[in-house]
Amino acid sequence: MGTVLDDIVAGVREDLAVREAATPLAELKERAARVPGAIDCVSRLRVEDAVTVIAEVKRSSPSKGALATITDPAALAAEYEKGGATVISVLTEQRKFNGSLADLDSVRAAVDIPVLRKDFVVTPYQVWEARAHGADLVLLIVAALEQTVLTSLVERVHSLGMTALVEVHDTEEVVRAVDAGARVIGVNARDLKTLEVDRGTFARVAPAIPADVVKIAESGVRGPHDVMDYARAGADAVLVGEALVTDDAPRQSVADLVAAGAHPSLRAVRQ
Ligand SMILES: O=C(O)c1ccccc1NCC(=O)[C@H](O)[C@H](O)COP(=O)(O)O
Repeated sequence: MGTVLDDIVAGVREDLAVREAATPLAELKERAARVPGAIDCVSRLRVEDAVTVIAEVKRSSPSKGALATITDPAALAAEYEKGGATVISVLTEQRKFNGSLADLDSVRAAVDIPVLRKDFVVTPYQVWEARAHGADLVLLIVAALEQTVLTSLVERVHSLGMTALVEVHDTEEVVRAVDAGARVIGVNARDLKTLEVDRGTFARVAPAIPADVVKIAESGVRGPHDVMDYARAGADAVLVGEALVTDDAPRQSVADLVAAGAHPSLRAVRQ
């Protein structure tokens, strides 16, 4: 039996085959040429004296099932932006996360800040799709990709002006991410085989990430105290989904996370 990740990727490949049959790559490339250029994300994610916040539009997840209905992803993203989010992450995977490229389109049209296509990207076609739908960043999960494929996808993302957020779970995967040319690495606290969240993962793995690479702590942020813990462990940014989509006041919650990330007590540890 395969892992949860294998299962998700198998479903993604089936859905992808349907889209590829409907929209030839040449047409996607024409669309990509018509959308505004991607926003540079590296300089926005790593700022002096603060941890930045990536706020996620996430309806469901394999670990928790349905989280939030989110009938208007654009409105939610606009609230996140007003709260001070640096990037909006949009889950576009359909089967397990109930997301779509239409969600990406709505969010792209609603905000001025960078947008991340959060999916299980395994082919160049999906990278072109991300660009054609206005994404500035694309998630690439090391555990889902052979090294040559990972390297070529990172190159493809960067060649289209976007930024690859390369996700790792351990120090071996950090080596693979760096070898593949990652400029931004996310350490996911959620084990994609067991779905267990271990907030200590970032502190164990981050020291292996080179100083010039942006470090993102992904998953498991429940509130401001977790942002401060990740900041003390060296995170440049945090990626937050569940805690925001299940909150009645997402704008204020993002603002609280942003304030925690800029707390004066963190200055000494971040120098
Ligand atoms: O969220 C899941 O259950 C999940 C399961 C399998 C693969 C990926 C999964 N989540 C994707 C993410 O990385 C999170 O949505 C993101 O880091 C935010 O996490 P959280 O704040 O804990 O919702």
